Amino acid sequence: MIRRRVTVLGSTGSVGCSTLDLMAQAEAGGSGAFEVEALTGGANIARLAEQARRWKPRIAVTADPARLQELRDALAGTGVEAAAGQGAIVEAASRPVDWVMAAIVGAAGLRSAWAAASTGATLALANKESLVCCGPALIERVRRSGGRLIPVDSEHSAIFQVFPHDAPGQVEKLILTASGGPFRTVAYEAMGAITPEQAVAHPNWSMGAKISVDSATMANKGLEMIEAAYLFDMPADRIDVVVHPESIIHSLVEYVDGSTLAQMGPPDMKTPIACALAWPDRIAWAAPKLDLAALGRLTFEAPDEARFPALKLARQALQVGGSAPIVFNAANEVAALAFLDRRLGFLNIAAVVADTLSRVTTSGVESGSENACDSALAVDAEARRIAESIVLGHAAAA
Ligand SMILES: NC(=O)C1=CN([C@@H]2O[C@H](COP(=O)(O)OP(=O)(O)OC[C@H]3O[C@@H](n4cnc5c(N)ncnc54)[C@H](OP(=O)(O)O)[C@@H]3O)[C@@H](O)[C@H]2O)C=CC1
Ligand SMILES: CC(=O)[C@@H](O)[C@H](O)COP(=O)(O)O
Ligand SMILES: [Mn+2]
Repeated sequence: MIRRRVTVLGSTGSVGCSTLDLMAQAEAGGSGAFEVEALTGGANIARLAEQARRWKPRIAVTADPARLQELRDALAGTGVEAAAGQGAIVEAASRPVDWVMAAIVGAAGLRSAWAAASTGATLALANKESLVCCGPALIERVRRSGGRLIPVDSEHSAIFQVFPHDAPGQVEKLILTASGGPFRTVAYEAMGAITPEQAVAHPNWSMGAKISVDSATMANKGLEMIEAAYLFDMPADRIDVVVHPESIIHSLVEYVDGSTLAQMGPPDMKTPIACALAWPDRIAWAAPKLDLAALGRLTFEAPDEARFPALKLARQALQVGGSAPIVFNAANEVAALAFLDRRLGFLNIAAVVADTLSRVTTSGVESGSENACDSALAVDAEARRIAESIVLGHAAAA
């Protein structure tokens, strides 16, 4: 049985809900026992209050200061403290616990992940954007605090599980699998008319809206390439992407002797979350299991970088280095949200990213320093400002 005192940042989202659901299943099955220090959410006050009533955290925090009274009312009589605002989220993330799930979406999750990274807790990191913005410094901060960073993104969890951590020199290559998203087989000519509803309908995974759009453009795989480079200290030219539409093999590590090790499983985020929660142990829950005979075959193909240019842009940003990945991420966030708001066409998402990368002067980043988070957020703000102006230009031209 594993026992953990935990905080869940972004508890009301897809990964946050899966985390709490997994914890409930583990408790019911007798394989885990959890106390919750803090839960944080954004706009979904009803869900945050329901979670707080169930888990009795010391504190529940909404990102929106204007919703504090609503949260207080919803928590009346529960004994759970209510708080609001980004500062309160960072304070919650700084509290000493065994394990923190960082599952806020976007660069908005960086400050709290950064705060949790200095507590000595195990940092279960779903929020890939914080790694893309601040990877080396964040990893170093966790190491110096005596904590451990465990990736939750399914591909990186897969690599983490088959990576030779004591002998990284044995690795030739990392191979990230990509589902190809909902438009894998759609002709370029038809892609301009893609709607947000079509884009968020991922073929294999049930996820939040932003990451679903990223999967549809394959910017998600670009972010994951950068994430893998930082997590496993691997250069861009030793990270391949292969399209695997079934999402059964979650990624692979190719060794120097020709062996390739893969991690497999049905596409359910509770499995990588369980891995991060119990590592180096394993925790039992009602996990769906693979039935290879029923599956029959697994298929693979090369990614089409002409229809999905975000992949190439991310690789270039990684190769340029310095602040380029932060600019890639910021522009992509702005463009994906503008697409979801129907202010930008699907094909213009990558165009905005390319244009922003060409207009923002990239610089070195203060990796390993106390200022790395502030510096990254300054680059992020500047890139967002430029990306927003490019989005406006597209809207005016439409
Ligand atoms: N979903 C998945 O299967 C996977 C997700 N990831 C990564 O995990 C992270 C979370 O993804 P996902 O769960 O899908 O996202 P969701 O959109 O479902 O959830 C995001 C969470 O962040 C909260 N939130 C949103 N904006 C802010 C803000 N400005 N400040 C503080 N909190 C905020 C939301 O609150 P509220 O909803 O209350 O507004 C919610 O709790 C992302 O980085 C994603 O890339 C990685 C692999 C798989
Ligand atoms: C579940 C998860 O980790 C997502 O990042 C998922 O991988 C998205 O799938 P694709 O980006 O491969 O379509
Ligand atoms: Mn992933």
